[in-house]
This record gives sequence, structure tokens and C-alpha cells, in this order.
Amino acid sequence: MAPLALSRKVENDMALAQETPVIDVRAAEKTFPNGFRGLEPVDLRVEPGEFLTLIGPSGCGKSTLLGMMTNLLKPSAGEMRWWGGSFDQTGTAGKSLSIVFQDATLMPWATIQANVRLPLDLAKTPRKEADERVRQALEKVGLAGFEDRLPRQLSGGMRMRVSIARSLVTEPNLLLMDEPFGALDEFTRNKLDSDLLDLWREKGLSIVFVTHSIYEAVFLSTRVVVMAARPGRISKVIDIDAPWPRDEAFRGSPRFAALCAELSKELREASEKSGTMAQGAKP
Ligand SMILES: Nc1ncnc2c1ncn2[C@@H]1O[C@H](COP(=O)(O)OP(=O)(O)OP(=O)(O)O)[C@@H](O)[C@H]1O
Repeated sequence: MAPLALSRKVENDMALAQETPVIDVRAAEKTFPNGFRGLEPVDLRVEPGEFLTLIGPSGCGKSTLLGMMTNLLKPSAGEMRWWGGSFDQTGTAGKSLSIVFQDATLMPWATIQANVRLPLDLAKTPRKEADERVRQALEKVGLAGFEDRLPRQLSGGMRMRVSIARSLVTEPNLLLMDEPFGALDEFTRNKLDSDLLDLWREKGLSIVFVTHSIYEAVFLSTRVVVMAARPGRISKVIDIDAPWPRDEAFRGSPRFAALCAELSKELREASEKSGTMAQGAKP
């Protein structure tokens, strides 16, 4: 009996461990120092391995919520947990996250290799190991051979690939991406979306992604969180129940069109629910 009981316990423990969310947002809200209410209390779990996208009208609090997930922005009430613990405990739990912003924010005077190596230099990773990880990251994003170039010698799409490579060198478990491809032309954006999905699947990452694009949200996500503004809040969470892999054929499929139509409707309703100053208004 004992071994069976023990194995059940182990199984239960494993099941519990698997259910621990990557991020657990518990009634987290944000009132800014000027008194502006950026976000009503939000409850949201980011599950291991999921690709979760935040979408909503301008000013609905997408960046605020993502900022709290990075721990750069503190909630004014409520609680945030990362892998079941506090942000400071992520290191001891062997977990880490990386952030990718819309602007690639590269050091203009430094080579691509030096830009990508920056997080490893800051962590005092031995040079040989760091160079090997940079080589692998650049290869992953299709930039092998561009190590010695300067950022200004690359296109916008390539600079964003460098930014993604830099976020990957620390081998994070979670990527938080704030409109990373918003400034790129549609063709480049579609290509980067496809490559990002490959990385996500290959590396078993969890990703939280902010976008204004319905097409991008449907193409990429396992779940989409639709937000409304004034005050910022979650309006609806939609499962993107479409088969994998998602390739160019998926973009032209009736299922893709139907999911885009559904998300568009939810977004319209969220915009209608939003306060009168929601469209692009700033306090
Ligand atoms: N530091 C701040 N002080 C006061 N208000 C702020 C501050 N930061 C953001 N806000 C306001 O909080 C609201 C939510 O901002 P946030 O940037 O999270 O929205 P968003 O959904 O990401 O918008 P966008 O799609 O335009 O990027 C906005 O009305 C914004 O002006």
C-alpha cells in the first residue's frame, strides 16, 4: 500500500506543480499618483506554455497590466504572484522573464553581438559562454552572420529580431511583449509573427503579448483578453480554438475569418462599454 500511496502523493504534487500559473494577477488594480484610475481590480492567470494576448482600445490599461507583470509597475492594491511566489523569489525558483518593447532600444554605437550580449555582460556571464549563447540566439532569429553590423545597418524588422534575440539569451521562461511589431509593415510583421510562434513552440515559452491588431491576436494566441477603457478593465476572455500549426494557410481559412469576426465584435462591444474619452484620450 505504502508505495502506491506514495506514488499517488507524488502524482498529486506533480499535478499541483503543473497547475501553478506563470503569473497570477489577483485583484490587482492601479491608481496613479495623480489620482487617475488606470485599472480596475483584475483577476487573470497566465498558464504555463500559453500565448496570451491583451487587446483593447487606446488607454484601456494594456501597458499598465503588462507593466505590473514585469514588476516595474506596482499595483496600488491586490497581489501579483510569479510561479506561485513573489517576484524576488523567481531567481531562486530557477525562473526568469524577459521584456520586449515596441522600440527595439538598441545601443546605436555597439555591434549586434554586443547588443545581444548586454544582459549576459550585466549578469557577469563568462565571455566564452556568453558569446556561444549570443551565437545561438542570433541563429534562432535568423540573424547569423550579422554579428558585426551596427543597428543602423539593419532594417526595422531586423532590429526587432535583434531585440528578440537579446530577450532570449537569458533563456527566459516567460516573454512579456508590448506591441513589439506595431511599427513594422504588414509583410514583415506577418513573417515575425510566424517566427515568434516557432520560437514559442520550440522553447516551450509562455508569452504575454500586447497588440492593436485583431489579425495578429487571432493568429498568435491561445487566449485573448479583451479590455475596455475608462476605467481600464477586462471585458472578455476568448479562447482561440484553432488548430496548430498556424501557418499561411490558416490566415486564409474560414476558421481564421470567423475568429477575427468574433474578436472584432467583442472589441466593438468593449469600445462601446468604454468611457467617452476612451479613444486615444489621455488624462
Ligand atoms: N503614470 C501615469 N500617470 C497617470 N496616468 C497614467 C500613467 N500611465 C498611464 N496612465 C493612463 O492610464 C491609462 C492606461 O494607460 P495604458 O498605457 O496602460 O493604456 P494602453 O491600453 O496601453 O494604451 P495604448 O493602446 O494607447 O498604448 C491611460 O489613460 C493613460 O493615459
